[in-house]
Amino acid sequence: MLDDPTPVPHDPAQPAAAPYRWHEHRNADAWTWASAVAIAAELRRDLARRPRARLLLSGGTTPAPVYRALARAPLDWARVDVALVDERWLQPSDPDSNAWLVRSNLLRDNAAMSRFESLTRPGHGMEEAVAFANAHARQHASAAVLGMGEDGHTASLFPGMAALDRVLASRQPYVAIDAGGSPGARQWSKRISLTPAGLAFAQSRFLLIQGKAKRDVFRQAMADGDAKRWPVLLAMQGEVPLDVHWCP
Ligand SMILES: O=C1O[C@H](COP(=O)(O)O)[C@@H](O)[C@H](O)[C@H]1O
Repeated sequence: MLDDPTPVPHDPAQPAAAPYRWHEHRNADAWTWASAVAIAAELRRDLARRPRARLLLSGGTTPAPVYRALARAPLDWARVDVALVDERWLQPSDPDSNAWLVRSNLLRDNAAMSRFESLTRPGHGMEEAVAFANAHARQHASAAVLGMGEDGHTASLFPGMAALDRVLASRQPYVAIDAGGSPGARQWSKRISLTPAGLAFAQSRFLLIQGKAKRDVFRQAMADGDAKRWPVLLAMQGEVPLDVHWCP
């Protein structure tokens, strides 16, 4: 349930002043509930002092159980705006879209009352979709929930991507992405992604990862320090610490 014990930060590889906090959970259930509790706490905090809260969510294969747990949190969801960190160039009705994942797993139970902004909509081209997203994105967000691929990508920022320099320097919160040639993007090379400038609007950041391979990738990224090789490091730019929730 949502009052599951708070995880104990623990990672022997973590230096004392690291820009991240490592939360290690014994199994997927503990990981699920602890992550959901932590995200709900950020929303609750904002709902107590602002008219609305804003939640930025990733897609992929990892976060679904956390979203289902979060959907049961007793919050005033009618005052929560839910938006995406990134999207494949797919319509929200496509089961491979990140919008589909969020709709099926978060927009249910108590969270069915929240307001969802998809990044793609029928009849709207890429430029229009990005402009629409940017018109809404320059505002405080309570939390950004990020994932990481085994290639070190986060959001839709892939290592070795052709225009990565331009994306990293962009002042726009969202940009169109062409990740052709990046194996981690799989068949969805056309995408829309939050940029580091967009991520800066989030007052808290969560990275949800599972498995030894992703833990090793994260450690390798930290040891190497090159954000172009390991875009997950971009989640640690700025003042806001990154809360990494991991389980085997
Ligand atoms: O393609 C994407 O991948 C990442 C990581 O996904 P996972 O399947 O390894 O959990 C995800 O965070 C991102 O939103 C998605 O578009």
